[in-house]
Amino acid sequence: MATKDLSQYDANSVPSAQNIRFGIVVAEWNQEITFALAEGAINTLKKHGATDENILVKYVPGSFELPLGAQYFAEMENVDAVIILGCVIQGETRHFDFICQGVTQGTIDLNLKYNKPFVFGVLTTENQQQALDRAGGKHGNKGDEAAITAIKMVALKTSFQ
Ligand SMILES: Nc1c(NC[C@H](O)[C@H](O)[C@H](O)CO)[nH]c(=O)[nH]c1=O
Ligand SMILES: CC(=O)[C@@H](O)COP(=O)(O)O
Repeated sequence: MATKDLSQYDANSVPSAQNIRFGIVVAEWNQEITFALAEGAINTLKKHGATDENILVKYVPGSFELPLGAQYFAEMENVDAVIILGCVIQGETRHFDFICQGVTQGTIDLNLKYNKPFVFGVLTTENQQQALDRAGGKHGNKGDEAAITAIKMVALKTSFQ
């Protein structure tokens, strides 16, 4: 099945991010990948009007810690959305499965607990190449996708107010 280019989107469908405050929590594991995701997210947020002072970036050791790092943003910073960025690459054991399950469920729980967007920007790949392909490679950058998602979800919430 063809993989969508994660960086391709209709720019005209994206609201302004000018007045939106973002938290970005980044896993240090596989930082060659995760730092590229963060760069893509930050560049995309700025492309759509976000200001430097409204983009706060924090780091956690690994993807399993991403939900707690994101919760710290919700509890201690006045942010409109949190972008969660990580990269989990399959190893020899089932550890991959449990990390992916943990960060996935944790992210879902945060969205519903805090009634604001916590965007799942975590790559879960079979190997390093698949991750490189989705962190600025041939399949685009998942950080771009996560940034657009954050902007759109904040705008959606605002539309109900
Ligand atoms: N193998 C990967 C990890 N492992 C570390 C865990 O995320 C966690 O930090 C540890 O289990 C302690 O709680 N993390 C990734 O982000 N990516 C991996 O491929
Ligand atoms: C996905 C991971 O947790 C990574 O550390 C792979 O570890 P392992 O080879 O022990 O499964």
